[in-house]
Amino acid sequence: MFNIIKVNHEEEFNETGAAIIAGLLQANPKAVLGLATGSTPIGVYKKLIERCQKGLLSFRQVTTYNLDEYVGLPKDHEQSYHRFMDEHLFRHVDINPLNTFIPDGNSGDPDQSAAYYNTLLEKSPFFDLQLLGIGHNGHIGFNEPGNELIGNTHVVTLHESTRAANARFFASSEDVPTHAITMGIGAILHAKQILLLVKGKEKSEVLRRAIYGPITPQCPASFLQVHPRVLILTDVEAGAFL
Ligand SMILES: O=P(O)(O)OC[C@H]1O[C@](O)(CO)[C@@H](O)[C@@H]1O
Repeated sequence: MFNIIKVNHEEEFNETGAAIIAGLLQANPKAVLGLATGSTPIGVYKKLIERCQKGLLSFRQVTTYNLDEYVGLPKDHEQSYHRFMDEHLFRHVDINPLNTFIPDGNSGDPDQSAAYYNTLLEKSPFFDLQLLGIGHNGHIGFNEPGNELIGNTHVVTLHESTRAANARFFASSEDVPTHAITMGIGAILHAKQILLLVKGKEKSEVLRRAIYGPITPQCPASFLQVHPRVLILTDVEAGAFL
């Protein structure tokens, strides 16, 4: 079931997203969070950092699991999601690095890394909150549209449209990895609560499909319709139809 908050501008978007996460951490300082990368959550992370640096919030006892990671990028590569999380959140807050988990895309054996990540998730308590963005093609994590979806963490071949969308972050489009490791749809739907962040008019159509379209692996985000507690934070552009 969806609850929707539609905001008018970027500042309000980031402040609202951060307030939701901060509220959860204040109520439960030992919360387990599923975290997302991509451009959408960056401003929300910034607001969380500000709160933490003002002493209003602590990540000391928080545990985090990231959704996904590219295959074949060293952890310190500019575009790896390890580096992203370090730069956009972890290094600025008081989180214990031993409590942050991200699939290892650079082990040389991505299938084994995915299997290992599954064992970690199996041992973890249910996530208190899963943060999500959405790809233009309806992917969540890197669960790409197709004829079927996979429940567990697995290796995916990235769609050309996803590689093209993310090419803006790389020196050239050939540098975008062809594969990634992603948490599966099952693990995502296990979270007690999901916060989906969606910004910009180019995401409006896919958001509409996710909310009102048929539940189909052709639009992985449509599976959020079966979750009892999904909060969508959208701006007026993405949520124009709401
Ligand atoms: O927020 P963006 O940059 O549009 O990215 C969309 C989605 O694609 C991913 O980068 C792939 O996992 C997600 O992290 C993100 O939610």
